[in-house]
Amino acid sequence: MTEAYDPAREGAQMAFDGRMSYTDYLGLDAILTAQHPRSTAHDEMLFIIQHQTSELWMRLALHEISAARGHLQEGNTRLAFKMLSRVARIFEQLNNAWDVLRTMTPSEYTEFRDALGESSGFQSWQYRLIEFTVGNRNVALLKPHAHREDLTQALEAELARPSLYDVAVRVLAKAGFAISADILNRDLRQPWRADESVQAAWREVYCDPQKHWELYELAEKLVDFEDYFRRWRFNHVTTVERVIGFKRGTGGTAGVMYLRRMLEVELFPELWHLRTEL
Ligand code: HEM
Ligand SMILES: N[C@@H](CC(=O)c1ccccc1NC=O)C(=O)O
Repeated sequence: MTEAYDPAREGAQMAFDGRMSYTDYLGLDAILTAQHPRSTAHDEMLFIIQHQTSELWMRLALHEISAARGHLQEGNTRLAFKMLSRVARIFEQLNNAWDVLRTMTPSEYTEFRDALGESSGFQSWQYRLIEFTVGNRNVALLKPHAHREDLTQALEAELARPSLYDVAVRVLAKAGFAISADILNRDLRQPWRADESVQAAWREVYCDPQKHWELYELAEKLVDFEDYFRRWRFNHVTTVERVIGFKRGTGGTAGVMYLRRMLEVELFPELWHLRTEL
């Protein structure tokens, strides 16, 4: 009989008293003890982990989007592009994750839905922060966070900064395109309104990509991101219809009808509208 292979013989570290281990570095004790099902339903663990992993990916997305915006503001366009490409891949990851959740049937979800109370993804502050950071701003959506001063402050602080799209449009202005002063001095807390001067600028970029290559690349990175984001919204609403049909949401909205309305949101409207004119 051959003896079991021992990696220690070729130097694998096996003693971790006083040394930082994998579990220590990754803070796994906190993460792996944070699943607290409120029912005895088998699928509640799937539901919890699906959301927790989504929130972790959103944490990274926020880290990348805010850094990309900072680099764009400082003229480090290449670094910003690299980060925006990563954000699109993160959303691809989030999109693929729906395949796991889709294995849960309506009857399996019904077993624990009541245990969720009035909690809902509608109250995901990281999701709202992503929306605010890229440019989809709506002060009405601060309200579910009023009971948490720290979260309200984080969301309010974001509304005071120019969004990723505001910054992209300022880059256009810096490059010499005539952007209306109303846009450049807009109230940052308000939703973005499609603007003719912005569309004309992007149109010019798309009419001669060679001449405006960096701006063209920036525009396509933004469109790419929105493309993945739209797919996330679509996967979500389809999964919701599959699992709860047209029931009202635990968050109090009409459910599928609310989510269908959100499918119409355009993050970077001029970048989509200009295509009809090319
Ligand atoms: C069976 C699975 C799911 C169902 C039945 C479901 C249902 C719903 C419903 C009905 C809403 C509308 C708000 C409400 O009234 O509750 C909503 C919103 C939301 N859900 Fe889910 N959801 C599911 C999975 C997920 C997952 C995996 C995520 C990932 C984090 C998520 C994130 C969100 C977010 C961010 C919103 C707010 C969307 C917005 O305001 O545009 N949901 N969900
Ligand atoms: N809004 C869902 C509940 C739900 O999906 C949910 C509940 C708690 C934490 C996250 C959730 N996910 C997305 O909304 C429903 O109405 O069934």
